[in-house]
Amino acid sequence: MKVILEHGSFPVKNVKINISGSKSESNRMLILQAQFPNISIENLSESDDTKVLLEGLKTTNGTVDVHHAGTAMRFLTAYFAAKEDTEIILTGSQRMQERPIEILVNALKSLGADIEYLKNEGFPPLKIKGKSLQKSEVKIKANISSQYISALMLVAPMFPNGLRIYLEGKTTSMPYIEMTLSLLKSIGIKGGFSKNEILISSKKNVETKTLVVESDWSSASYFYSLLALSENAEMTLGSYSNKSLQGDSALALIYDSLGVKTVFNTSEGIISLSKKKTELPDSLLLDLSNTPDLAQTIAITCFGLGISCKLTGLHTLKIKETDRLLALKNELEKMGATIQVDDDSLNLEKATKINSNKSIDTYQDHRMAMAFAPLSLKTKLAINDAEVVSKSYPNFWKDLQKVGIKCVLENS
Ligand SMILES: O=C(O)C1=C[C@@H](OP(=O)(O)O)[C@@H](O)[C@H](O)C1
Ligand SMILES: C=C(OP(=O)(O)O)C(=O)O
Repeated sequence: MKVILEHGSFPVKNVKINISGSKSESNRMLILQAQFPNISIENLSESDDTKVLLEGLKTTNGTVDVHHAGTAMRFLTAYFAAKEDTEIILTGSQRMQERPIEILVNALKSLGADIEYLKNEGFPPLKIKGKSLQKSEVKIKANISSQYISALMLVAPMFPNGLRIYLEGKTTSMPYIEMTLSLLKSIGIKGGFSKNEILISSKKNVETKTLVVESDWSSASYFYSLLALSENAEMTLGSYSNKSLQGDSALALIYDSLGVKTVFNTSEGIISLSKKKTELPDSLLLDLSNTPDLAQTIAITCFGLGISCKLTGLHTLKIKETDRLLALKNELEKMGATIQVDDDSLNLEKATKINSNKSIDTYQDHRMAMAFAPLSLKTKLAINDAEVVSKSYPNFWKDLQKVGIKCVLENS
């Protein structure tokens, strides 16, 4: 499916968009709920990534296919490895079979896990024979993906003596590790994080509790981008808090310098966004190692605003849904940008033109589709394979129409 986008009647007045729960929080809570069934969850993410995890958790013997979901792959590897009486083949899409998992598998094997590679060494699919893991200390490289660390933390309560995790190298995507720790603590599991050491206690039962998922901040980024690229607009997004567990809530501060004002209404659990008159910086310089999922949105906003940017801390982008640095370079160049990328950074020059009537390829990456969509305020463009958005935000195109962007769907 292709979506052709035009400015349409944007901005619709008094529009409120309800974004479903954070997929990162949801997927952590589901792994915890599988261990402690008296936990209930509200505002669960509607994303494909959450649906596949939920389905996977119902399986004790057989094949689980997580498609493109990185967190589901990593969290379930640890979960099944530590769960007695399970025998699982854990697999995913072609791209998932190219996303490395050796660091996590080695850590689990050093704890006694029984995991075999079924195709290529270091990559899914995996054959996992679950058993009770008795050791209590593990070392893991922390500079490739924080998901490996969160995966170990989430199953640590199942270990008889808990787990002490030593992090090696510079830790990346840190807020996601902090989110995992906060959620464990919120259900009464003791844990701590100091320097390069994480300690999580063992736990058999927790008190009955309802966990409420805050809406997804990464999904909110596309509305921030729309606002930044608009002449004058406002909208409300729910449900958000000013005490978020999600690192991507840094959006509010980042987009403040790009002309978007955020007001938190804590009693109603909403944020009101509005375009403010502000002098834009000539150039934006940001280290995104704590918020890698915002890189595409920010680069494209800067392109649309005609300002240059240098984004660093992007070393994890190459092993996500696609090589995001290459995908961004290809598609931004199609739109008329001058951009250089290397393994860790992206350098975008001030745009002198924005090409019209281009079709953006999405590389099976939801964020490529959603990050380019706000450019429709500047020019007419089309997004190829637009259904990819369901990985994190199935209602994205509907919500975009609600705010007034004209979206014409074409079967391709
Ligand atoms: O733990 C999580 O929920 C996530 C961690 C991040 O991955 P990395 O740690 O691999 O950067 C992020 O990009 C991903 O979308 C979700
Ligand atoms: C990188 C992402 O997800 P995952 O790694 O969980 O597939 C994402 O949603 O941008």
